Amino acid sequence: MNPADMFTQVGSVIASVMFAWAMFKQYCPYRLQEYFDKYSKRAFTFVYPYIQISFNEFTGGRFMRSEAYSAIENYLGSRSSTQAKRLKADVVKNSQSVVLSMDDYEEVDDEFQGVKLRWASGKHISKSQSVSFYPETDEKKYYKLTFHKRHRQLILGDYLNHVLKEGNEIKVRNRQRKLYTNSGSYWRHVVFQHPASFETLAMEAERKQEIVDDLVIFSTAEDFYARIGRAWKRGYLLFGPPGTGKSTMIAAMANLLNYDIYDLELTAVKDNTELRKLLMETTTRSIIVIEDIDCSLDLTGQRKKKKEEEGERDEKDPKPKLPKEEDSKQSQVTLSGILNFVDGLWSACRGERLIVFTTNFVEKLDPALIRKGRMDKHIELSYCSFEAFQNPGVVGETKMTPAEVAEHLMPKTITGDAKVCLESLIGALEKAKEDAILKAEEEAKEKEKESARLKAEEEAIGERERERESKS
Ligand SMILES: Nc1ncnc2c1ncn2[C@@H]1O[C@H](COP(=O)(O)OP(=O)(O)OP(=O)(O)O)[C@@H](O)[C@H]1O
Ligand SMILES: [Mg+2]
Repeated sequence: MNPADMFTQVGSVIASVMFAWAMFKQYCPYRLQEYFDKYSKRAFTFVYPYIQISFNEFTGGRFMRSEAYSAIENYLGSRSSTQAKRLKADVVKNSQSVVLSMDDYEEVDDEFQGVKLRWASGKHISKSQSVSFYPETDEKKYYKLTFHKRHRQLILGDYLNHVLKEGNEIKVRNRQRKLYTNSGSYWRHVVFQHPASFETLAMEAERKQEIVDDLVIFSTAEDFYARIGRAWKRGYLLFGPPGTGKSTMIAAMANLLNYDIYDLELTAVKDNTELRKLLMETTTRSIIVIEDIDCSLDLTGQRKKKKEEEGERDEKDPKPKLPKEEDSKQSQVTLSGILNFVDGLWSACRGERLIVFTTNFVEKLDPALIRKGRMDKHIELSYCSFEAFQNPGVVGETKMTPAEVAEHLMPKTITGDAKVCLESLIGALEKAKEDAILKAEEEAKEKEKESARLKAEEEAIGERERERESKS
């Protein structure tokens, strides 16, 4: 047979096989296909001497990104940059370095103690059932490890531990801190770059050191928490008037410990179930922040009557954070939901986490929420004090928040003349002091007037009684 005829014949055989296969897929009942798949795979593994392990990106449905998957991704990053032809690039660390990882359907070889193995990346794509012009596809990525079955012990033990350990180390090295915020039931993130640090935070040196020590001890106390059987978590309650540095302190904490921040907006959380889901998705080494907790939720309303609470808020809170309409469509997250999350869920989540609540009015919070053990450390941030200011001459009894001080110290001219700033600050302090004196004088005058009025009233009553007595 000449080669041309042979090619024609082979070609027609291939075409027939493909046609038969397509027919089989099209018309063969689904169950039969499944059986066929199953038994063909079994027959294949019977003669195939290699073991394959898949590491899926998501575990538990779409709930959590698998830690193993991301460790493997990092581990393979450095290897794939020399072997794979198609790579994915991601920019990290202050937008300065590029980290490469392998693209889908690439393969990379690795060697461990003389044993050769192969990693491959892939994805399962399943189309959603909805009828639409743009059907949503659900991608499930995975890494597949292939090795000879005689190395089973070594690979499943030492090698996988080695991969996870090295992958996690690379992750820490390339780590870029993130600021997460919840929109609906998902977290979205941006790169977290905030210049705040404990050095620049105005506060009494002693208290500041105490907080820094507390944080550092917490972050290195894994063994201690394991030994005493407690979840590795710590709660902080930051309270004080607006502009006294609560948010700044959270940023300083994240910078000190190199943690991510999860800024939880409770008003956007529908109910307790959604809250639980969001919290389960938080990663280790993170700070979970709920700002202005007194305004985010009707926490106190669980135990008091709503009306009383409203009245109280109007008189005490000069700057309510939520408009009234928003109150009406408030989320259904309850105090007990929050308490469960602080106590119950923490214990189930592995890894270190800080939870920080901030509030302007600590007395508004339910005592159950802030008792020791839930919020371990209560930190009051207040007006610039003698120590924080280090300038006793002018401060006196004036109440000035660090935010106001910072505003006066901002450069006022292009040349950044420090004298102008200081003069502005001193002027403001003096004015604040004068105002305080005037206010005190006015108050004293009011008091005097009031006591004179009371005295006159008393005298009038006495006079009337004397008259009555003399008449009788
Ligand atoms: N203790 C402080 N040390 C240094 N800067 C501060 C301090 N407190 C406030 N500031 C400055 O004041 C500004 C406002 O502070 P911040 O947002 O931290 O206040 P806050 O207590 O969170 O207020 P709010 O209760 O309104 O949220 C920031 O720009 C910060 O730089
Ligand atoms: Mg704030």
